[in-house]
Amino acid sequence: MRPRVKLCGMTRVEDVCAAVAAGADYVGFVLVESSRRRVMPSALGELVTAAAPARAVCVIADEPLAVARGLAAAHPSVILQLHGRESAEYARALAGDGVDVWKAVALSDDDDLSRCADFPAVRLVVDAAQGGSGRLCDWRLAAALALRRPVLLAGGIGPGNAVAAWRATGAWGLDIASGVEDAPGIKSVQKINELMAALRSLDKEQ
Ligand SMILES: O=C(O)c1ccccc1NCC(=O)[C@H](O)[C@H](O)COP(=O)(O)O
Repeated sequence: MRPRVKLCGMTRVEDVCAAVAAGADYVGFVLVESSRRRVMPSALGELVTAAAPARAVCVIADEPLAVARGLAAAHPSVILQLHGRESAEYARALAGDGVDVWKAVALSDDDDLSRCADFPAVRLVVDAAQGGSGRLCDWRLAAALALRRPVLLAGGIGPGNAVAAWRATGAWGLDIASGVEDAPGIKSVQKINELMAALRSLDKEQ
């Protein structure tokens, strides 16, 4: 069975619709100020609505807890992906409100792996040091973490290496931004379809 797919960094309703039509399981919106894919909170409603039946994931980094809570209250169906240096307590507070929390982690060595293995989040997203950079993360460390809990693998994945990324790590899901873009925040329907076709080929395997 193919891994779950999150297509991230959407800024346009038409791209969200293309991702959902192609079979994406999750659609991501980046609210991080420094991101070239930044979506303003005021634009989220329309994008989140367009994402159904895929689940919307809002990516935030080092926001005050009140801001994260406000976002979750305004859009109760979304997953919050914490992409900064948020603490376990921060994540637990959101989970206590009933929010599904994902946490992005960058792994440089086995110590990083031990440190984040028990982080209180529904899923860990193993990414390169900088989100949305198109750079690969360490697949060996990602595979080791994937043996301990379900993870999404992110960083530099696209139609040409998605199947290899999954085979190398056994990741529960793949998280892709720049690999299916024409420009930051502008998705390519052709690349989305190529990616999903490559991953669907895994469904034929036993
Ligand atoms: O995508 C961004 O611009 C971004 C900026 C700052 C923090 C996180 C960001 N993206 C989060 C994601 O979940 C991306 O899908 C993930 O980093 C993979 O990106 P890419 O290497 O471009 O596939």
